[in-house]
Amino acid sequence: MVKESKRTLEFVKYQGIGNDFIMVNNLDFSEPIITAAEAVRLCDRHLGIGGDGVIFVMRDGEDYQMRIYNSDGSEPEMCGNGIRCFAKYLADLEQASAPRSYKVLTLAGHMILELREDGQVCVDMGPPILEAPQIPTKLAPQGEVVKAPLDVDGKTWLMTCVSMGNPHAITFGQEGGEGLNVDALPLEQIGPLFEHHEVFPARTNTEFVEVFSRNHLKMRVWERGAGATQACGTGACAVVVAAVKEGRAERRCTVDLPGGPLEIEWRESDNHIYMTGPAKRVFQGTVVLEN
Ligand SMILES: N[C@@H](CCC[C@H](N)C(=O)O)C(=O)O
Repeated sequence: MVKESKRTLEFVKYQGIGNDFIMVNNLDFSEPIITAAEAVRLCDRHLGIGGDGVIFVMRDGEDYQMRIYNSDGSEPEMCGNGIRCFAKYLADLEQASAPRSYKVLTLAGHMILELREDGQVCVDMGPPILEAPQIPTKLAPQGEVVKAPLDVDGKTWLMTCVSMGNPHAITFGQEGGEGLNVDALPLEQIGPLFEHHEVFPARTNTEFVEVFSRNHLKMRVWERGAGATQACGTGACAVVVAAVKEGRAERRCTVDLPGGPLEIEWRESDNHIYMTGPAKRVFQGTVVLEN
């Protein structure tokens, strides 16, 4: 008779405007302590804990490192809502009070996280990447990809591409069309067609944007590796950059997402993007990892 061995994992669940993550204390190890396949099971909303991803809290010398698996097990370079959760996780772990700042290494470089007294987290997300070949798309061989036509679902969409370390394709609508009513979009149907389109060799996150004013945008997102989520922090940053590039908005915007608003500033003085929003602890527990 084979005796089943049961590995368990302690976790804490956090969310940033509804983008939810299973946070794992990985401080004593230099590689994630669970596999991508285990992360997929844990993210399942019926069979696991449920989440848009699993985030590993790791050391980087005196500072910290963030690694993340999407809910499909792929590993993205960066996660904006996740990194605000990361700041809250560290502050809870250290029982530190605000103001407090952290330097965190990601696969997209170092980010500076400021935990503010009002409970919000402001992240210096660094500069956006706008030029091919650094942005992973075949939509333009060189230079910036701004309002490039892309055929999806029998329609021609105008796409602007921005990398925040991870790839984003942003659209404000179709060629010759009106502005978008994002609530009316069949996101589950069209989202995968953008994500897996041949022009995006690394797949893509896709943002559909409605413009309320030059400082107020609304977006829905289809995330690479996670589908339709309540929010995407890197996506909101990329949307403001795209809106500025297309002449639709100013550099400081409130971006409404299904899970709530984020404040985004693309600062002229240093070319960095600053994202401000909340992050909250939801629950903690121990889960059995199947063998
Ligand atoms: N929700 C995140 C982005 C997570 C990674 C993304 N799905 C990708 O694969 O690039 C955010 O808040 O930025």
